[in-house]
Amino acid sequence: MSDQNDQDAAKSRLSLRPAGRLELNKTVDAGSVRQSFSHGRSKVVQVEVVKKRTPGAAPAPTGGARPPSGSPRAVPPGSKAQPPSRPSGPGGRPLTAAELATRQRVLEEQRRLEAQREREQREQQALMLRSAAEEAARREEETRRREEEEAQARAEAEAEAKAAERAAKREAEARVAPPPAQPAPKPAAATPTAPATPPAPAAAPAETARPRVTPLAARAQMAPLRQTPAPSGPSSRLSLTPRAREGEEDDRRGPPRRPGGGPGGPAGLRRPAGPPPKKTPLAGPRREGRIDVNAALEGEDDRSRSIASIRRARERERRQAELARLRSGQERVVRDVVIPETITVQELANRMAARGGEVVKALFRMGVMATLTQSVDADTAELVAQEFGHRVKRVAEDDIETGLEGAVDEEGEMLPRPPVVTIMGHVDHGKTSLLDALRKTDVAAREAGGITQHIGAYQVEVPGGGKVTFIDTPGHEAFTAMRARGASVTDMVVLVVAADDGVMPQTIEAIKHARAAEVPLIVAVNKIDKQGVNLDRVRNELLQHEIVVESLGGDVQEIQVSALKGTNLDKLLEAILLQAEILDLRANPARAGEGTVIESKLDRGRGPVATVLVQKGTLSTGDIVVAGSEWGRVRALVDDKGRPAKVAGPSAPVEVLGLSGVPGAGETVLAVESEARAREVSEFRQRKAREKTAAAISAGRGTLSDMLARIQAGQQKEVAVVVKADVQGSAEAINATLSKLGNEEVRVRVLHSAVGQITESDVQLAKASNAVVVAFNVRATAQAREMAQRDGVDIRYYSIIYQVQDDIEALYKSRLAPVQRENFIGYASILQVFEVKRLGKVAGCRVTEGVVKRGCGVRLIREGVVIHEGELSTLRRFKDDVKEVTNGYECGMGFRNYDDIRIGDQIECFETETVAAA
Ligand SMILES: Nc1nc2c(ncn2[C@@H]2O[C@H](COP(=O)(O)OP(=O)(O)OP(=O)(O)O)[C@@H](O)[C@H]2O)c(=O)[nH]1
Repeated sequence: MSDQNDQDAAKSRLSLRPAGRLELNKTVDAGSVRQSFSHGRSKVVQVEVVKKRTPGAAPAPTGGARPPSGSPRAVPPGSKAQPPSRPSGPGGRPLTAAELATRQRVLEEQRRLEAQREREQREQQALMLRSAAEEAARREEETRRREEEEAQARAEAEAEAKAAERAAKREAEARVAPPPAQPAPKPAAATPTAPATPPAPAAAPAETARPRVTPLAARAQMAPLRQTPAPSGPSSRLSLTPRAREGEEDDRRGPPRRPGGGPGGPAGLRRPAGPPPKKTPLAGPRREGRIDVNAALEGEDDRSRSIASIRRARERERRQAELARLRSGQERVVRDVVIPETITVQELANRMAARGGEVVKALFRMGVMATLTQSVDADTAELVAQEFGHRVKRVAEDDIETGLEGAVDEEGEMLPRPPVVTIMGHVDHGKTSLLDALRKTDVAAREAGGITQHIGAYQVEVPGGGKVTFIDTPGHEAFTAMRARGASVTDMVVLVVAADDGVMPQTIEAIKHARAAEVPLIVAVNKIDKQGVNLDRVRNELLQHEIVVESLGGDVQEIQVSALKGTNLDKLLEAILLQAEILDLRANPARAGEGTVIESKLDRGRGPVATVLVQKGTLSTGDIVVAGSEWGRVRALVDDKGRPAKVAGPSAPVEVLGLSGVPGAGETVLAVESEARAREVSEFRQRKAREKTAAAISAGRGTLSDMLARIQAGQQKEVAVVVKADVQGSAEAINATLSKLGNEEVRVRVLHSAVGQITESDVQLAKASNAVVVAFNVRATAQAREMAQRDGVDIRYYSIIYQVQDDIEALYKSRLAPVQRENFIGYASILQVFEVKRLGKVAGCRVTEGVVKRGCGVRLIREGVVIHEGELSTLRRFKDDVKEVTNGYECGMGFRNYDDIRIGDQIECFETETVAAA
């Protein structure tokens, strides 16, 4: 009976295992078995063998294992019988068999674990691959969808706005009538709290009304539906697992599933060929789109919210806010946005009256990553402005400066203004002495007891009333450039001519500058206190340069002064005021200030300081000004006497503090309406300056390489110089001095000249162009010094302009190619011609002048014409080779590689030496 039971049990167990599919080792008594089925599916079954064989029992051919009664068995239907794992040993040792069984179980367990690990690894790889592919596809899809949505969103917003308007109108028209039926609820309103039953057909119109948002709505509605057929509790989660596992198995078999499933792919295997099943809420728990396997494994079968969906939500919010604004009657402001060729993001935002962040976001959406301070081009800016719904007005680069100088003053607004005078003249004729003497006449300074400070210009209050502004130009020739500029801001020139010296070169130059600037001259004949001066000589000399003084019947005022003694200074001031009256100098003080930078410097404590001569209007503290390529809000104004001032009217010299940098002397200063405008102009000018510098540097590089070639060829050299000075005037003076140096062989080129200490960029420039850095009353920063030392850049420090000149002159001379100088040493005339073996023709000569030396250079002159130039190879006296033969002696001379010599020819002998270029 028990045998019968055993056989029954064996049969039922054997029936579990399909032939050829069994993976269980025959020796296995217990454990789990993975069975493989068609289409790659697999299944794990538990197998247990709990049997004790009796000794001597013959093994049955198809299994004779007898399980103990009552032991549980996994008996999957369809499985086949398995033969017993092994025959029992004689004597029936239950302990050994148990041990064996345990060991086998352990072994089997290990194999199983290993197989599982492998499977997990493969799954992991498949997952990663699929996730990457899915992510790429998702992004692509999102971008496309976002673009579509943005377009549609705008259309919707407009439609909604119109609908709202219509509704409002209807409401207003028929207030007494019952309110119209509410529009169909938006699909977005369909929340997961929808009933967990199949949706009523009434839900369909809502979806058709908003086809675009169907996926969201459908998901929201389908979520409960999917749960409906699944049993609640843990089994609902488990119900997904086999399917997910199937997917995993699929992944192992083939490439990652493409969205939608390709033909022959796993999706194709699951789904029969033909039209896909219609996606309806009743279609069961089938997922939409792709499944996140992790989520599927964890039972979260709904997709997480995508970034695109968040964006859409935000966009919707924005539209709703806009709609609300429209309903509340607020009109959207459409502005005219002026867009130059480049504009910073912040500035663009300012012009659109939008938040900077919004503009950055808009740019980001367009694929432009820019911060607030970065500039974008006009095309990009235009797109952004259009997206914000503004009208765009494009302007060209040069348009930026249009209208900067303001309107032309009306005649009625003009008031008399003090004349601006420049004193010019030859060196040592007494310009500085005269300026000092005139300064001392200043009533205001005397009253204030203050000391007039040097700011490049000062104003004198004339005892009899009225004011005169003097441009305080230094007197050396090197300052010609400054004077030339001074003449352009000046109303008249006082030409100082020393009575004892008369008209000198720089006097003539000054006359030319005054003429070029079309300003009248007043001649101040100085040093009349000196004994024996001849005024007529001065007048006549002036006449030669078409300056006809009043005493000679001309219209040029002539005042005889003595700066030293202070003679006739009042007369000079009177003459100036008279000339001013003739010129009818007037300006409108009631307009925005406008002037010219006379001098500028970088003050250690006060920052950039510009001495400005106001020419039009009034400059006030707090004004926003553009000074050349710099700009700033005027922090403080300091007058020529060092006193703080609130305002500076026409013809007033004043120090301006608060600029962003040191403007160049001669640059115009303009008060503008806003910071934005100032910044725009300043940026434009700086950009232009940078372009110019870059061009100069590249030109410098080109010239450097050319220069190197020329140096090698011994043709031309160049001394490149970078000038840094404490004040603009000095920088210009050095420029003027240096540009005069050089000759056709070597020239001096000033690459860059500026105010301020030497920075790393200066050293870099000098290094790039093999230049010398000239530091005039300034020093290098520690970093620049270090860099110069490292890169071998020569920085030379000076405090006297003449020294700069001498030094650079010596430098360029040192770079001149050494000169081969020829020194004549003697003449000889040929008396006879001999033929000598091995030497060829030898001339019997007499030295007629100087000396003839062996190896010296010779020229053979026949009838006054040089017919050969070469070297002397032989010099003999009698039969001996000698080093030299002096005048009056006879000698034999042979030429190297030349023997066409005749009686009566002259031989010119010379030596060459290499000397440094002069
Ligand atoms: N006797 C006499 N000497 C004068 C007079 N004015 C100036 N000097 C002298 O002339 C010399 C030159 O005077 P400056 O005022 O330095 O002349 P400058 O034209 O400014 O010279 P630079 O600055 O070198 O161009 C000085 O020694 C003065 O003392 C004057 O009216 N009479």
